[in-house]
Amino acid sequence: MKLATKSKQVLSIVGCANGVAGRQLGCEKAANVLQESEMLHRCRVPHKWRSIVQEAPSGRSLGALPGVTIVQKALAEQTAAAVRANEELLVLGGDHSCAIGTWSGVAVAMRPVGDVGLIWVDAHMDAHTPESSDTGNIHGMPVAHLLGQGDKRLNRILDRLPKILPANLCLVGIRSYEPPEKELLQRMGVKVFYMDEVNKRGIEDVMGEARERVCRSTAGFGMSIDIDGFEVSDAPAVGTPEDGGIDATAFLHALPTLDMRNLLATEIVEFLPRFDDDNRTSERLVVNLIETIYATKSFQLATSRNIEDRRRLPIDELVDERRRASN
Ligand SMILES: NC(=[NH2+])NCCC[C@H](N)C(=O)O
Repeated sequence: MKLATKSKQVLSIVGCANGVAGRQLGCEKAANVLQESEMLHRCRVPHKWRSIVQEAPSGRSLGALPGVTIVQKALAEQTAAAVRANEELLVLGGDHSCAIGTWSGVAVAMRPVGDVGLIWVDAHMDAHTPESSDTGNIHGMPVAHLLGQGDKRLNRILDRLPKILPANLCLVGIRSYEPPEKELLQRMGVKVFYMDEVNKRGIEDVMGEARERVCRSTAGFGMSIDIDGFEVSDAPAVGTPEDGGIDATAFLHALPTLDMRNLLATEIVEFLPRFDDDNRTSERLVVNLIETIYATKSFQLATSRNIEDRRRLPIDELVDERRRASN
């Protein structure tokens, strides 16, 4: 039966070995650590590595900008090619500046079909421009650049248009930001689910609303998951930890309640392997996220195809046959 083969798509992983845009170096090691990870090898979701994009360091803080531009363009070309080839795409960072490349590529490849929605799970807003940032660290700036703000080298990758429209973006888990970031997002009308709202409503309810919002007028949605969005004890291996995060177990339980059938790509970032504990808690979380997201998606696709197949009438088969014959 065709539904069995179709739902067994192999996950195509693009690594981004970037770290100079972070506060601490080390995220550039994550892609290689994950490629060698026994836990990932044993993961139930069939996967292959498409490529690992290498860093081009040009300096630290804002000095990293020329290098980040080169690396993010290379990453965007990879993600655009994967989307055009209809691959099931997962990007493993890297510091969060890789979101600029990931979603520029996805958005440009999707232009003929429609806009892309994005759920941004994070402790931080990452909505600085080079002018507003105190640290100059570009991992604190991807949201602003995807919205078309900030430096032209970073917001005109592959084309000159903004990559994500404000109405198609939701931030979840936020608890650390500077005033200019909040002002920018408010001015542009981006929906932010702060951590206190997550605590009040529960992550399942919030993710459900976020999923609904980013799919209202888009051709599909993506998720950019910064593991510092989670409780520090669930993801200790990060460079900018913030207390009071999302309970990772509750998040993993919420995922299967979301309609994932139009998930276009996922990105998991800011894993800094040298800070992981002896149990490899953070590495385990990354693998659990991958497994849960893609097992959910393929299950949902298989069951809805099954239902559609059962609804099909003999007349539909006839129409299909005629169409094939006339081509
Ligand atoms: N992707 C991250 N971990 N971002 C943290 C950003 C922290 C701070 N707001 C800054 O701009 O420097």
